[in-house]
Amino acid sequence: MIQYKLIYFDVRGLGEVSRQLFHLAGVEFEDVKISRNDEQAWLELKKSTPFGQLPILKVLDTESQKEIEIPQSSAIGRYLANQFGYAGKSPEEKAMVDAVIDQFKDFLVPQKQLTLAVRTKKSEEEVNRVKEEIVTPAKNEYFKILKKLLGNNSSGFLVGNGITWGDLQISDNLTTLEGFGLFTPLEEPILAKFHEKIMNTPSLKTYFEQRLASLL
Ligand SMILES: N[C@@H](CCC(=O)N[C@@H](CS)C(=O)NCC(=O)O)C(=O)O
Repeated sequence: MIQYKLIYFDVRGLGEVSRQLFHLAGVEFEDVKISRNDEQAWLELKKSTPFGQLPILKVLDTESQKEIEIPQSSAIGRYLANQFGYAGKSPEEKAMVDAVIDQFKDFLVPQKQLTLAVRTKKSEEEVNRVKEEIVTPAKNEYFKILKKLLGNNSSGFLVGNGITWGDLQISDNLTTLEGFGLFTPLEEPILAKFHEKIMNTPSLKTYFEQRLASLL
């Protein structure tokens, strides 16, 4: 038997897509959430993590007692998506799903500046400057790409005709952008329809409904 333990902070961030993959697949896992406010606990744990950061996924084979620890959110997401059948149905689909993830990671670079400005309680003026000058231009290009993918695919998913971890990642990011006031469903009907579709995925609906509002 395989036992999974996902360790991340008590936020959605880079751990959320892996959590969603477990719920989507109906596979049990231990969802360890390290408090963002408990710096001491994190610094202690940090020493024993493979690359010094979270998330990490521990995979234990209970028969052989062999355990592996996987660092890096995309490596974890890709591993779980492959294990559970949400990585794409062919090598070509898998490559396109990876391209979607890479595009998201590119966008994360400017988006992180906004997250940092908010977390470090910069002035409203500074937060708005980062939003307008850094994040919005990058977001416009990113949205163009997403709309092109959705426009070329009648299934309503970004790649192929079934849900993949690429859909989960982009939908989760739209939730984040909506929170920042950078995604307004009424102004982006194509992306809004996609977001709605993923949020209404039957095996994920309960998880989304029960997810703590604090899991920002
Ligand atoms: N490229 C890594 C980035 C991981 C990362 O930045 N983790 C942050 C949390 S989102 C972290 O562990 N911060 C605490 C630290 O670096 O001490 C990934 O995708 O997993």
